[in-house]
Order: sequence, then C-alpha cells, then structure tokens
Amino acid sequence: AAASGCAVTLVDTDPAALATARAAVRRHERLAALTGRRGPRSLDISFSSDLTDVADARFVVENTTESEAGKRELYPLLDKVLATGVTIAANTSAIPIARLAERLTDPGRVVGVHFMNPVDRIAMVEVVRARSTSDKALADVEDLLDRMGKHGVVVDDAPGFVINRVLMPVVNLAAAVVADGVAAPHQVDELFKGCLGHTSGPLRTADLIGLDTVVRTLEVLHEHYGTDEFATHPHLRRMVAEGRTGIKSGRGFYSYDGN
Ligand SMILES: NC(=O)c1ccc[n+]([C@@H]2O[C@H](COP(=O)([O-])OP(=O)(O)OC[C@H]3O[C@@H](n4cnc5c(N)ncnc54)[C@H](O)[C@@H]3O)[C@@H](O)[C@H]2O)c1
Repeated sequence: AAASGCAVTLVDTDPAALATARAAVRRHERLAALTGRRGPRSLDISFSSDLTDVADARFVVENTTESEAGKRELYPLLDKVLATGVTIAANTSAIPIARLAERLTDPGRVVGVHFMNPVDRIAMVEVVRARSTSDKALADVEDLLDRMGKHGVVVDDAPGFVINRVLMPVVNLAAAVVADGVAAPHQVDELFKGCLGHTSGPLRTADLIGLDTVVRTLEVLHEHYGTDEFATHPHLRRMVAEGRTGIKSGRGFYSYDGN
C-alpha cells in the first residue's frame, strides 16, 4: 500500500514484529532507490502498537495471526475505533469472512482480500464476498487493488475459499511424501515445476507462507470440514515444534542462509 502512495499506519502488538517491519521497509526503500522501481517510503508509514492510531483510516487491511478466536476478538475493537462505513479487508487464509463480519454492527463493510505472498510481486488477489458484503465495500477494494496495480477474482465465502482449500491438502501430502522418504523436498518441487508448469513447488511455497501459518490454516480447515485431507501431518507439526517455520526462521523444508 505504501509503495502505491497510500499513507499507512502499521499496527502490531508485538514490538519485535514492528522492528522487523521497519527494517524490511528500509531495505525495500534502498532497493527501490537503487533500481528506480516503485517501493515504499519510510516517511509514508507510521508504526504503532496502539489500535486507536487507525482511527482516521479510510481503509483497513486486517492481517493478524490465523486464529479464528483472535480475529473474532479484534473485530469488535475495530468497530469501536473506525469511522462508520470504513471498509475492512480481512486477509485470512481460511477463516470464513462471515465469521468475522458478524462481529461488527455493520457486517457489510467486511470483504475477504487474500493477498498472495510475496505481495509486492504477485498481482492476483483472491477477493471473497460474504453474503453480507456491501457493494460499496467491494468497490472500495477494487479501487485499492487498482491503485496497487493488482486485480482480483471475486469468489464466494467458504472455509479456505479456493486457493487454500486446494493448496493446503497438497502441502500436507507433500510433507507426507518427504516424511515417508519417497522424495526429498527439492525433488517434489522440481516435479511440480517441471511437470505441471508451476513457478514454485508446494514445499517451497509452504516455506514462504510459514509452516506455522500452514498448520494454523489446516486446523481452521479441519475444524470446518472435518475431513481427513485437512488433518495436519505429524511431520509438519514436528517441524513447527522444532522452530523450523520456513523462510521467516531461516529453516523449513529448505535452509536459508541469507542468500
Ligand atoms: N503467510 C502468508 O503467505 C499469507 C498469505 C496470505 C494470507 N495470509 C494470512 O494473513 C494473516 C497473517 O499471516 P502471517 O503469516 O503474516 O501471520 P504471522 O502470525 O506471521 O503474523 C501476524 C502478526 O499479527 C500480529 N498480531 C496478532 N494479533 C494482533 C492484534 N490483535 N493486533 C495487532 N497485531 C496482531 C502478530 O504479532 C504478528 O506479528 C493470517 O490470517 C494468514 O492466514 C498469510
């Protein structure tokens, strides 16, 4: 959003996350200056741990941890802080938008906006229209995406929507293939890239998403659908317990040494 010229207030309850974000913005800013490409300017972003700092916002992207309980606690607070009619884009991997919207006095203002990682490089966005979503909220999202040079495909509301209802069982099974010793992670990914034309294989994608977020998403899906394809493979749970959460921790299915 900042790279598209919006003034941004970034709120996170964890000071370490804010410090990481500050450093990432500075890195992107330097890169943009060197390459002449579009990038964020630190000046356009204020960092805060206080939700009331978004009181003047004209648009909110909610992007907190994939926890239905946690997000459902947050939405009534947003309802209190924001002016009437301000659209809220819920960025969730799998939680039904209706479960979040129902926590507001005006459920119409919530739209699912599932950005893809890495957000600065992927133009396509999965937009989720809940039954309650208003035409105005949907139009606000289209305007913002336009401004960001992105476009969305609008789908109906269901746990995991389209992308993660399909992708998460694939990641789960790919982890099973590795745990069973059938293939190494890079072989699984090479096959998906070479045979199916994917730009990234499921395990490299899982590392990018964060294996903790993958496990949380599978849990949300399993809770809603109750079927076996969403039952998290123990290998994924083990990796998260060992702190191997993917790119963000430097180790997942692959190792990341800064290069
Ligand atoms: N990781 C991905 O590739 C990806 C892609 C699309 C959508 N998503 C979705 O986006 C959301 C965030 O994903 P993530 O991987 O960045 O999660 P994450 O857990 O790595 O980061 C979430 C951040 O939210 C903060 N937070 C938690 N509760 C908060 C609150 N009440 N107020 C302010 N900050 C709070 C946490 O401190 C943390 O820094 C999730 O719903 C996820 O499913 C993730």
